[in-house]
Amino acid sequence: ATASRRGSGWNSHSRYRELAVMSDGYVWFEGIPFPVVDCTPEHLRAMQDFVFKDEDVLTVSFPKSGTNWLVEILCLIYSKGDPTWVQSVPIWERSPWVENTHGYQILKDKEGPRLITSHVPIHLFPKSIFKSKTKVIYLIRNPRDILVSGYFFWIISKFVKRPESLEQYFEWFTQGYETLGNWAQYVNAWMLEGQENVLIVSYEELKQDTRSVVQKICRFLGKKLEPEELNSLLKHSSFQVMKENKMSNYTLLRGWLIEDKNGSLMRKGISGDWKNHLTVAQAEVFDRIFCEKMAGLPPELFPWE
Ligand SMILES: Nc1ncnc2c1ncn2[C@@H]1O[C@H](COP(=O)(O)O)[C@@H](OP(=O)(O)O)[C@H]1O
Ligand SMILES: CCc1ccc(OS(=O)(=O)O)cc1
Repeated sequence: ATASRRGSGWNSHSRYRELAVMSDGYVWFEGIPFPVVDCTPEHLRAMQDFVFKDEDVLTVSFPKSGTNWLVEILCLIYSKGDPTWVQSVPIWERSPWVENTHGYQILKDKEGPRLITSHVPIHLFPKSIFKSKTKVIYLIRNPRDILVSGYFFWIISKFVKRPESLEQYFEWFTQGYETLGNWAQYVNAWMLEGQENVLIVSYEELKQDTRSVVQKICRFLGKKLEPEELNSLLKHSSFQVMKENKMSNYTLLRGWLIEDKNGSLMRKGISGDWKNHLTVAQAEVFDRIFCEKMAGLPPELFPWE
């Protein structure tokens, strides 16, 4: 783990720590708070010149939407269900984040089709995406579950402003003072703008019928998997198997970006956990705010509503 992180450019994180302290827990860029993960305002500016290629596949999501699950699925589609790659290379090197300096370096030098991940809002995205035929998979999730997932992840993380309680985090989230800003604005902008070469996938439909959604993704990407390859993909991207895979579960980050010695990305992996954590009053406030903010989009886009 250490060799993989340090040997390839992850050893200068004191600058990020410094930025975190200076900026109250976030890297601020154009008014948007980014997590302090190998990310600087200078890099976010330089990243604007990143050139997307037609054969690239981009995963875009608001943090805690199930991004790493979708990335694991894409890696296994590209390896035709063979788990060797997902078991030997950290997930952030298989599908690097373009907004991270280390990820950017890997991507810049990579030949052939690239898997790319991003949480960057559309208005700050490298403009080359709009000229390329890059296939974009846009992942959405019930924002109530994003809120709960985020709370439990940020309290064990060292790279964002840490909430003191779920009540406090609820206030931040519903007011839009959250990592990557306002969920509704973020989702609205990506959904209204990015039309061509875009497939919208929800965490909820993935949970409900993973096989069918994977088949839909394969059709979108022009990939074909044999039945045994698909079965292997479903096994190796399952919650239980990903939870044990140290190349995917973020345990490589323990002691560095993750505080808790038992901390992991893989918490519960279910839909609707918000019902176990939000009060009735909080749920009502949430409903009011989000109905208002999502009014411009057809409700059938959101399978959880
Ligand atoms: N294979 C899988 N199946 C279901 N959920 C998964 C999963 N892999 C990751 N997740 C869930 O995706 C969320 C993390 O999202 P992201 O990758 O965008 O950071 C976590 O949600 P929970 O905290 O609700 O369990 C995590 O458990
Ligand atoms: C090290 C890879 C990494 C970790 C966390 C990130 O942010 S978020 O949790 O998805 O918001 C990004 C990259």
